[in-house]
Amino acid sequence: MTHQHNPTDENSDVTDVAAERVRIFDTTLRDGEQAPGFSMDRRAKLRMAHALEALGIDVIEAGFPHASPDDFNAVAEIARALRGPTICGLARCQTGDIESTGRALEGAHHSRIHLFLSTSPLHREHKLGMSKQQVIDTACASIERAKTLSHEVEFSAEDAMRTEPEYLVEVFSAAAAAGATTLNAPDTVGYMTPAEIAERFAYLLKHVRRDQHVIFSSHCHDDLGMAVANSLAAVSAGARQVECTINGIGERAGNASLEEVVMALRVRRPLFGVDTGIDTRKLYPTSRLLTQLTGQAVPRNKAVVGENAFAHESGIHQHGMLKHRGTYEIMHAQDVGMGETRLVLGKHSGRHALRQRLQVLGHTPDEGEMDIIFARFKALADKKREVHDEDLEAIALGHDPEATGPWRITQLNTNSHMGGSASASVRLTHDNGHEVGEAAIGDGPVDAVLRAIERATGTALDVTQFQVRAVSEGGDAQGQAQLTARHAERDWRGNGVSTDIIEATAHAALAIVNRIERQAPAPQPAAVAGL
Ligand SMILES: CC(=O)SCCNC(=O)CCNC(=O)[C@H](O)C(C)(C)COP(=O)(O)OP(=O)(O)OC[C@H]1O[C@@H](n2cnc3c(N)ncnc32)[C@H](O)[C@@H]1OP(=O)(O)O
Ligand SMILES: CC(C)C(=O)C(=O)O
Ligand SMILES: [Mg+2]
Repeated sequence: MTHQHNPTDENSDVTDVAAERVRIFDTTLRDGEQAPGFSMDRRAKLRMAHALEALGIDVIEAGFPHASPDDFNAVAEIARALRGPTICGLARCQTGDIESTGRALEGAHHSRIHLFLSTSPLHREHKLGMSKQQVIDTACASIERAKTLSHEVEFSAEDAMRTEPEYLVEVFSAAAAAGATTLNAPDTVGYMTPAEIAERFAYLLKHVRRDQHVIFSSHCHDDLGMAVANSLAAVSAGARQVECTINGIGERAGNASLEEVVMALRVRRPLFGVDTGIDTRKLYPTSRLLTQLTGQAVPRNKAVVGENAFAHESGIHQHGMLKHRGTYEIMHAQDVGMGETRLVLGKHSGRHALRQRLQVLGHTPDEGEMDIIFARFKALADKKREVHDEDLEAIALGHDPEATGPWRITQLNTNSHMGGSASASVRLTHDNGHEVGEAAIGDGPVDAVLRAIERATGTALDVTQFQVRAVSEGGDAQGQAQLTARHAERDWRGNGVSTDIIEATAHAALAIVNRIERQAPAPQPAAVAGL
């Protein structure tokens, strides 16, 4: 396939010509949750299933009903609740599995039993103890039974990619004749390369005897980091269903990441010539929901949905981005539901991005002032990972962004009861020698501490954002509290770190109070001249 790509063409992803459809089969709730640390209960699965339906998934593999009563109920509830996608349940080629999967799917608008049986010599001999013919006979008998219990049947030849290609053709031809309408050739152990997988799919498409409506599916694992590339290679060779998971979760190193497959097909549409039915603006919210439900975050540098996917810190890239977004981005943050591209200021940033940020904050320093601000900014950035707006503001106004005080905490006590209110008392000292103690009650210990600090300092804080996250590991992990509060018609941010998250919150609140006090009354921007 030849393709001319214009890297500056903002419209290279526009879908104006009808193309063949690739079905997206989501197995987050089956293969994804099967990996250690990713288990989801019935309620979590139902929430996730609704999000997957809104995302536009064609087939949701909701679970393995024979695995446990809760998984059976999860699949049954999802089957009853969703009306858009096909709902699928996984089953071994065993009567018990097939029957319970059929029962779990009874309420579905459109159901699919997904049968699997290993076909590779290693699995046949060591795992199943079956001959080639026994595998074919067992698969066909199971497909015939499953057909009577669901609208359609998918058959997966487990470990297909390490199976003799000619034998795989026999298995799939028999499965299609028995009634399977989707033939899945998984790279169960993530062994293949893109060139090999494309060749194998081309071979299967050429030789497997089947009706026209039967489609081939890929299911790639990421053991060598090639799951997405392999899935795309399978599509290039004619696969018309891709099995994948949100955030790429799944057995061992995971499955092909759904968001990466979908965005690759979209961004490089002229190359692949296919469409999916996915509403890509829901990719990021769906990824976030999964991290909340499983407690497993994605790495910052994860493609498409990682925090850095649309963030730039280095000056040369920021300069390019300010001139033309296409210089360093091939997708829009909005297209994956991530809001705006961020230019983060840190030690790698340059003057262009710094000046732009200062302008947003209302400062327009001349060249001489800019030299001083830039030097102070770099010195601060060498010590901090990220320079925030309030730091820049302090620099631009001629204040010391690293200044602490005037208020310091000398004592903090909190008391809370499950289901009841909480109380807090604080003792603070001021650099002017003043010492003050105050107490307050609140909806919880955080609320009580914030109120006590407001009272003690006389500064009202209207908290608009509050986040706590671990910044180290283990039972004695440090927690970082980040607060944003509204005061005098602007937002102020403060951070606090401690092994005690209430104490971290108190430090964050006091950091805001101190900033407000250090900057009031606010001098004019020209104060930079006095740096
Ligand atoms: C590649 C994949 O992702 S496959 C899906 C993997 N997912 C899971 O295993 C999660 C859910 N699994 C479970 O809850 C349990 O394994 C169960 C309930 C399904 C089975 O539990 P048990 O009956 O105790 O069997 P156990 O898991 O220990 O062993 C697997 C058995 O299934 C057999 N088996 C494995 N795959 C298949 C298959 N596709 N078709 C028929 N039998 C199979 C094995 O040969 C073994 O049989 P044996 O008990 O006669 O020796
Ligand atoms: C059950 C099958 C499709 C599977 O998950 C695999 O082979 O990886
Ligand atoms: Mg798998």
